[in-house]
Amino acid sequence: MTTASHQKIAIIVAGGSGQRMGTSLPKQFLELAGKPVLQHTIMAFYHAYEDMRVVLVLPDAHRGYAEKAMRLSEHFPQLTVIAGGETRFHSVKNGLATIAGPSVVFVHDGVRPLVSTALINRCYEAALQHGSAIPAIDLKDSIREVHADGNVAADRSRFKIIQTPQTFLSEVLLPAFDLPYDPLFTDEATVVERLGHKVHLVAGEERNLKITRPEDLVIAGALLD
Ligand SMILES: Nc1ccn([C@@H]2O[C@H](COP(=O)(O)OP(=O)(O)OP(=O)(O)O)[C@@H](O)[C@H]2O)c(=O)n1
Ligand SMILES: C[C@](O)(CO)[C@H](O)COP(=O)(O)O
Repeated sequence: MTTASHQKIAIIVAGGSGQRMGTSLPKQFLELAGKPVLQHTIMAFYHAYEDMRVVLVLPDAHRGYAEKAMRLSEHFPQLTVIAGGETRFHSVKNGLATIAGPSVVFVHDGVRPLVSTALINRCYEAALQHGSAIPAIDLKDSIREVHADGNVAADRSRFKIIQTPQTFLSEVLLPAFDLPYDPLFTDEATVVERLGHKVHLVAGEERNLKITRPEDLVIAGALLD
């Protein structure tokens, strides 16, 4: 497999409505250290590689708002904006439809604004070598498996917490997204695995948190201070 000609494409998915955050404006547009969360995320990818192409997936209902409030064409003239879908899987699929030709594809949550250049570089290098790169971190709490009739302790060293950017050669990722949707598809690794591929884990980062609930925005703000 030749990878010299592969272009770099970041699909930043921001098509969700942020139910768990509970704000009327979806969390990706909330302010974090003076800028919308999503603006930090987009900038992280442009900073990582000069030749990065970014595809931004936005909720249809907030596309006009985002383009105006974030002055997208002024700040990011090269950005491609497309509409999101019903679930994260469908939003990713819409983003992937813009890809033509061999690429290294980074799929990243718009609400992980603290992703570092080092992590993006690590994912790129590992995806070139292994076909996929999935950032993972260790659990720091004890865990239990809950059954209908009770619960039992589980060995946490057997599990990892999974982050984004989940990074793949397009030859691996694109065919997987032709599979029919399954609610178990919570990330790209799950979809690719369903097609029979093994995915390669790389070291994620504790600070690459996903802004999900109100306290996550407070923590992200403190980490940026
Ligand atoms: N239909 C969807 C649903 C989610 N996402 C994106 O996937 C990322 C991770 O999802 P999550 O944190 O679950 O965001 P929401 O779906 O917006 O949040 P919630 O589940 O609380 O409603 C977010 O950047 C979100 O915008 C998306 O692009 N399209
Ligand atoms: C892709 C992801 O961020 C990896 O941890 C996560 O699976 C997204 O899950 P959510 O259900 O959309 O919050």
